[in-house]
Amino acid sequence: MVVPMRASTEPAPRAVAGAPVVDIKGLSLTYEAADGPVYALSNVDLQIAEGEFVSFIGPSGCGKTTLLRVVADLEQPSGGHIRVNGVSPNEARLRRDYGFIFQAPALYPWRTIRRNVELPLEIFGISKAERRERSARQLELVNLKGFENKFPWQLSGGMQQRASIARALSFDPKLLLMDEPFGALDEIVRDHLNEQLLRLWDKTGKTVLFVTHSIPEAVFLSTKIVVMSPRPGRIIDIIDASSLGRMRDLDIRETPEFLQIAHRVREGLRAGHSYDD
Ligand SMILES: Nc1ncnc2c1ncn2[C@@H]1O[C@H](COP(=O)(O)OP(=O)(O)OP(=O)(O)O)[C@@H](O)[C@H]1O
Repeated sequence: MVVPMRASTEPAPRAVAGAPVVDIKGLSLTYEAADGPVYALSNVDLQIAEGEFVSFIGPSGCGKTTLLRVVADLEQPSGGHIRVNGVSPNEARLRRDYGFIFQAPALYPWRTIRRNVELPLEIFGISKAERRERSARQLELVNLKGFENKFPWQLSGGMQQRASIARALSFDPKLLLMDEPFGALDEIVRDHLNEQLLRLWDKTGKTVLFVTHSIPEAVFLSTKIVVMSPRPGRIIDIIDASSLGRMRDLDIRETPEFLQIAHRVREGLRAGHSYDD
């Protein structure tokens, strides 16, 4: 799926230096469902600085996807404030400030990998030469050079997800919003993609917001881990994992420091759970 964006080629104004890329204060969101209101988010405060890798973890239905969708201007909050790169989510969307990556790669089977990656650029009338140049660059970044002319069904699930990351990068957005992108993949593929994603993040300096159910994945990837409570989603703990360094290999998961952070995430999840129901 491609998030609608404006065709403007004007450079986006820079956010104020030092200001958070995502600034959320007192945010709440209630869905009006047919059988009554669903309180999805309550009083969420969060600041994310440029270049951070932030994971969101919490029980099913706690509002992780909802929070990402608010940042992406796909849901409107019921209360509170949110700024993305110093502007409203709507303005950020129109400026193409972010790319969204979903759990399913959602590639069009009748288009080659290159033409899938180029689709958002095509929609906005970017010239063929520029499309080629950008898609080649992004596909190289996700290690899919040489697969440009394949169709999605000729690629493994992990490769398809890498293609969808390349597509989200096609406009070179500042922010990557990733909603359980590797949730459907087996553990070995997932480990590999986690390493690749970390390298990509390091190389590009993007700010990443990443939803996951996996504690090891959250700790391995993140500079910051946001632990959320069951519905209505609130932030229980924000854990700084930057002490693990920027570039990590999978062996780090055996270290006492890693295990200590994972333990704190687990404790937060446990504390947030109500065992009364
Ligand atoms: N459009 C909607 N209308 C009504 N309720 C909704 C809507 N979208 C989500 N919800 C409800 O809001 C709550 C939060 O949903 P959300 O998808 O954000 O949770 P989540 O933490 O991402 O869950 P999961 O980990 O299972 O993906 C859930 O109870 C969900 O059923």
